[in-house]
Formats: sequence, C-alpha cells, structure tokens
Amino acid sequence: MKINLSHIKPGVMVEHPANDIGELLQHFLSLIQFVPIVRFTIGWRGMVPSTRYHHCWTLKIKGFQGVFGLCLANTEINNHWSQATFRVCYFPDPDESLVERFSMAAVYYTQQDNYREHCREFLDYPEMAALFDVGNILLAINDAESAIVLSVQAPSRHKITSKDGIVNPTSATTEYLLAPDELDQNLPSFVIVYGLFKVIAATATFSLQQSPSQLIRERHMGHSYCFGVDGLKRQPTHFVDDLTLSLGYGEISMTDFSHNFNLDTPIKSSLQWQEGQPYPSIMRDVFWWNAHKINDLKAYDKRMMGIEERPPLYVISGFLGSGKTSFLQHYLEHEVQRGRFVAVLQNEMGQVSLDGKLMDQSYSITELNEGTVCCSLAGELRTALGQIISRFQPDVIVLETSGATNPLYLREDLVPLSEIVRFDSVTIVVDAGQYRAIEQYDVIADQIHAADIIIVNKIDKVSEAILQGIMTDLTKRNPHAKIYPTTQGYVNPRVIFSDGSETSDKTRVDNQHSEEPNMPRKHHHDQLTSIKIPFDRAVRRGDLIDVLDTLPSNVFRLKGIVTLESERPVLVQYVAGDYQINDFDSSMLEEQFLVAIGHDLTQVQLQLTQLAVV
Ligand SMILES: Nc1nc2c(ncn2[C@@H]2O[C@H](COP(=O)(O)OP(=O)(O)OP(=O)(O)O)[C@@H](O)[C@H]2O)c(=O)[nH]1
Repeated sequence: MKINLSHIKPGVMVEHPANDIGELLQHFLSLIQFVPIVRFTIGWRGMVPSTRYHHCWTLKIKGFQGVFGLCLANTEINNHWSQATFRVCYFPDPDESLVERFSMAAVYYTQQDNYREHCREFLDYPEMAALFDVGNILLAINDAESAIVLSVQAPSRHKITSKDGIVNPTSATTEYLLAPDELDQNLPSFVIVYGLFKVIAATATFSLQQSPSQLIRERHMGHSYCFGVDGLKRQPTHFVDDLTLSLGYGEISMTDFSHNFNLDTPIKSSLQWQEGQPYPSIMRDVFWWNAHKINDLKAYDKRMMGIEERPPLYVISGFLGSGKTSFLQHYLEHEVQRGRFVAVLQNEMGQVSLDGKLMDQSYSITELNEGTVCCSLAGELRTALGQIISRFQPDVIVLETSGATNPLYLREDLVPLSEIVRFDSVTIVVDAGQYRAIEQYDVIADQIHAADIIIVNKIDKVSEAILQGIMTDLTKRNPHAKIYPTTQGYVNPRVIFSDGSETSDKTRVDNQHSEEPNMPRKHHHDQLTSIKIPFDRAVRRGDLIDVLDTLPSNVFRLKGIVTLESERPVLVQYVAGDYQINDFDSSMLEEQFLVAIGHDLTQVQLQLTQLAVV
C-alpha cells in the first residue's frame, strides 16, 4: 500500500516532501504533539524544539533518565531517494549508571553546573555534544512519494582506548586516572539510539496510519578507536558490529531498499522481513507495528469531524491541609501506570496572578509530567475545561478545588458542563486530626454532605475510639457516601472509582445533592483569606521554627518553599499547629514564598515579612 501523506497534515497535503525531507520528521513530531495520550502511550515524555536551530530537538522518552539531542546533520538526493540524516546524542542524567560507560571527558561535563542548560542547546557546544554522540537516524522518501524508509545506524559498542592513559592534572606525582591502554569509553550506543528509534518509528506508524511493510537489519564489521598524542585512530574489529536497521513504509522493493541504505563495510549477518511474514521474533512486541491502531485514534478521528468524546470528571475536595495532594499523588501514579493521561485542574486559594501572555487561556499549566498535566484555573470553569479537552484530550479530568470551596455550589456549576465531561463523583478528604474544625467552618460540613466518597485521612493522629466517633458522625451526616479511613491519602483508586469506561453521567449524584433547603446560595469562603509573602533570601532554620511554633490559632494553613541558610530549599507544610519541613528538589525551585490561610492575618503577615527580611 502506498503511503498516504495526507494524514500527516490533515487538510493540507505536505507539499513535495522530497524537496524538503528534513521537514518530514518535523511533521511526524508535530502531529503527535496534538494527541497527548498517544504521545504518552508511544513512549514520549518530553519534546522541546531548539529555540535557535531548525530541525533540532531535545527529547525525553520512557525508560531513559537522560535527554536525547536530535538534529538534522545533512540531506542528500541519491538514486531517486531524498534522504535526511539526523544525528543523535544522548546526554545521560548525572546520576544514572550509564554515565560510567561514557568517556572521562563526557563524565566531566555531566558534573558541571550548566550541564543541563548546555544539553538543551547542544549545538551551541559542539565539543561537548561530540562526546555524547550515539548514532544516526535516517529518513528517506522516494521521488514518487509512495514510500518512506526510516533507519537507525550505530555501533553495538563505541569503544575508545587511551593509548597513553590520563594523568591526574592536580597530582604532584604521575597519578593515572586512567592507565595507558585502558578503555576510556565502552558505550552500548546501539541500544541507546535504538530506544529513541523505536519511539520515532511508532510515531511514523501513527502519523502514516500504516505499519511498516519491510524491515532489514544488518550487522557489519565495526571499529574501535584509540587516542594518543598522535590523534584518534580507527581500526576495524570483530568485537564491535556496526548495526543498521531499516523500516520501509509503503510501496517499496527490497532491492531499492537495501541498495540505498547499506553501509559499505562487510556484512556479518542480516535479517529481512516483509509484509505477510510473521514478525521477526526479537521485534515482535515493538510498538511500530501497531501504533496506528491505538484506541485514541478513534477519538482523534472524531475530533477531526468535530465530535468530542467526553472524559470522566472527578471532583476532589477537602478542607485546607486535609491530604488532597497526598491522595492525588497516589491516584496519578496509579493512572500513569495504567497508561492513562490525566488532566488535573486546580482552583487554589491564594493563587498567584497570572502571566499576561496566558490570559487568552482560561487555565495556566503549572506542571506537565509523565502522563499528567496540572493546570490552574484562570478563567471560567467551562471555558478552561473545553480548552484543556481540546488541547490534551485527557482520558480523565480531576478538578481539585481549593480547601475552602463549597462543592454544593460547585455541583450546580457542573450541571451545564455535561456536554463536555461525564461527571463521575465528588471525593472529599477529611483530616481526622482536625475533625473538630467542622464546628468552626461550615464548609467542612457542606463538603461532607456533598460527597460520594469520603476519605478520612491522618487516622494516625487519633485513637481508635475517636475514629469510631468520626465514622459514626460522618455516616449520620451523609448516609450515601462510601467512607475510607486511611493515612497519607492512600486509598486504592480501583476500589473507590469506576474505571471511567461508563458512558452515562452519575446523575444520581446530581439529583441527590442538588436540593439543599435553607442553604444560602452565595459563594463564600467562610471569611478565610490568604496572604503570600515572597522570600528572596535564605532564612535561619531557628527563625523559621520560632515563627511556626508561635503562629496564632487564626492561621489554619501555611505552606511554601524557602531556602534555609547553608542548606537546600525546603518545603514548609503547616496545618493547625502541626508542621513539617522537608527537603525540596532545588532543580524545581522557581520562586520562594510562604502562603498563609486563615482569619485576620495581620499579625502573621508581620511575622512572615520580618522573617523574609531579617
Ligand atoms: N500525620 C499525618 N500527616 C499527613 C497525612 N497525610 C498528609 N499529611 C501531611 O499533611 C500536610 C498537608 O497534606 P496535603 O496532602 O498537602 O494536603 P492538601 O489537602 O493538599 O492541602 P492544601 O494545600 O491546603 O489544599 C502535609 O504536611 C502532609 O505531609 C497523614 O495521614 N498523617
């Protein structure tokens, strides 16, 4: 079957890709960007185009801690085929064990503070990038535009020996960091670049909506390298294979195929496959065979026709500091393991004002991780949900409302959203240790009343007898809800949630809770207010602890990130008298601040401001 490039840019046919073969990979990668769940299922974990160079990306994929660099190295026209060669670098994470397989010079770079920054724009640092080269990926199209070939070329191992050894420059005596004739690098290059190739090939299969029709894998005699004062020498060796694996899509003859894509060194072995034969056993489970059949393609096609599939919507709420985030972390992990893509829309109290450029969106992205996008609500709920659905096509949407939001009112707001989402349930997290707060904050009672599922968290903070009392009170307040006592927000999501495959809304829930006699119909926060204090310098641990120990009782919740003097950044969590100070990953540090939530925060504002400036 001929390839059909109309899938690549629906509606707009790619114009003569043979004239701009570099552009074709760009199209494959762009198309997959629009379908996050497919992108995620195929194995993509991040894709950032260079801001400075065309056809150059840094890429993250499943199973690799480091970052791949991919850039167009050259294009050529050869015997009716236009071919682009993309160079592949792999920049390992400094902590991954693979680092030790790279040369000492490469390891040195991984230890530098600006390593990650330089990896992002690796073409600006050619000396560094050369140390991390792992192989090539080639893409070719024939003149007739009826076939495409995607290939990967790399040595089984990239071995470099140091003839003279490497001497420690800081030592007064001749101390060898690497003895003469020892291996400086022994990198399993093919395995690394093949990891990326598999994801790119699955992307091509998805984009072309057809699986490969031909495959050839050849082992050629490879080379080893030796460097010394007289330069770098290359010599053939039986211990290294140069491997090339090519996939052909569309109408392509075997002769065409091998003729154009062979290395010129002697072949040691080869494997050939073509459509109709059983898949080669070692590659039977590779995604490139089936990526065009991914379920979501259905949704994707529907989207093309203007029909949306409605994802289920789970509402998660609970009073300040009850454990919503802890619960969500377990939940998201669970969904990511199942390969589902989740959008979390947060409506936080005390949220920061938005960046001007984001104002045309009703949400701003706060985090985009493996399988999850976290957004914070910046406009009207319906618009934000609509925008998130059309941009990310999530499998599931979680609406996490601020601890002070009253879900009774929220239910009303959700009714008109049934055109775009399937409302599933309201889950409320209750802090067992702070159960008495129910007397002070009406919103807690309302949340309990509105719940389909109640998670009684922090049961470690109460006795068995008190817990029994809480359970009895909760059942009295809401006899319909399922109640799960736990710690650290852990409840198996399979037990509490439907799997999202049902097609109807849980209208029972809407009907059951919508009529609230004598409830004042106004959105209010029980007079809770929040303040945010920025910290632009480090604070003393003792000073921070003094403040936390003396916070007045009208501060219910305090959280944020500050840097302690001569220490790393820390995450400060305070809930009604209990606090924790935990290390915070400095690479994630964007701003330092403390947010306090409670009543009449004038005194605490003074305390925190003083802490920030001392
Ligand atoms: N002792 C105890 N502490 C817990 C438990 N679960 C969570 N915490 C702590 O309670 C604090 C608040 O937890 P979060 O999960 O951030 O609560 P939240 O509901 O998301 O808080 P907000 O940001 O105010 O909405 C953190 O310091 C948690 O470590 C638990 O079961 N027992």
